[in-house]
Amino acid sequence: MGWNAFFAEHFAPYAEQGYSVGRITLEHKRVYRLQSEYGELLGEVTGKLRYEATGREDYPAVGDWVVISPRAEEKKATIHALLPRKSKFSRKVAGSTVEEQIVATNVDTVFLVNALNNDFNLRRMERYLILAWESGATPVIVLSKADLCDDLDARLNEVESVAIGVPVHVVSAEQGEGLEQLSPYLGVGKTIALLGSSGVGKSTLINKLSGVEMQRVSGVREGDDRGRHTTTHRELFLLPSGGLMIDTPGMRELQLWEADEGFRGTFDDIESMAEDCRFHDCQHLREPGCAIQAALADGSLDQARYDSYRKLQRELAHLARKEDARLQAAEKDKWKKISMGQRQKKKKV
Ligand SMILES: Nc1nc2c(ncn2[C@@H]2O[C@H](COP(=O)(O)OP(=O)(O)OP(=O)(O)O)[C@@H](O)[C@H]2O)c(=O)[nH]1
Ligand SMILES: [Zn+2]
Repeated sequence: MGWNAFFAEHFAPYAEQGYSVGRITLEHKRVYRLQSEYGELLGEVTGKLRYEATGREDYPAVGDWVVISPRAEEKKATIHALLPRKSKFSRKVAGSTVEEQIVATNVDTVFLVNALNNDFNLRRMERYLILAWESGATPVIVLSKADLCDDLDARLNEVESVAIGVPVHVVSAEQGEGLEQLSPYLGVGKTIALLGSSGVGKSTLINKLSGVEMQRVSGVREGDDRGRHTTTHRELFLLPSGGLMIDTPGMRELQLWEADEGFRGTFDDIESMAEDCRFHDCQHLREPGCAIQAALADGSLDQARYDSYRKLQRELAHLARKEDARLQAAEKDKWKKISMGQRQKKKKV
């Protein structure tokens, strides 16, 4: 299931106390399905964990290793704690609420899936890249539906200009082409997450990689009475290769979550260009000696990419301001809880 020395080290003190461990494979309204040495169990977090949680981050997510006490006969478990995460892929919840949504954790490689038909969108790819770099997992771009594309070279050039240094693989899941390029990422104990908008072919790809109908592909989904045919939950499952795959629901609205490093990683070309501006605090507007303006003028920096850089930068700054306000409120709340708890204790005495 992807267990390794990192998790073993952090689990050791719990093992001494007789706890077991499991990995979250599915999350549904704060009930978790997990795999353990006792097989598949349904887990719920302890009241203590809930009480001490200050935000989404403190609750389990798909991919997490959790410390449990199993009740094997009932197929249930109590979740006491989370082991530290090696990587964490987050986005902002949809809508206007400023809240983190953890898409997947402990992921080694993220496949950023983009279809080579009308869905192809470089700006969206930049968003995915920011989140991927920020997560701590390694991004890999998978261009799907190659059979629907008649200008592959042009597309590849465009991708390479926004995804500098990121491996790019072209596949057609439906025709079973190019899939062997993905096997190096799917080795025993490796965790892969798939990200991409609805309809880019993620389920088709998963079916091909798993050799069986693991995830229902659009159009043949059972028990969906709303007539919508999309992946609706996140789930981790084992591939025949020994790799672990996390599928994610379609992400039409992919809102960024905090991403300093992810942003720098994605726009490394622009950030290092800006270091050549004459003024350290250059706004790249009308300052003399501005390297960005010069690069835009001579075409070495694409205007659309620069616009996207500015837009995403503003979006992240806006998010950071809102998140600061939320954290301050949460901190206040926590102290209120603590001082109330102390007052109650005093009363009891
Ligand atoms: N032409 C072509 N069509 C494909 C290919 N892969 C998938 N499709 C089709 O694209 C549609 C969407 O595929 P899915 O695999 O359900 O897409 P998805 O990304 O899982 O979508 P969600 O579940 O909504 O996130 C289906 O009709 C597939 O048959 C491909 O390589 N070539
Ligand atoms: Zn400048």
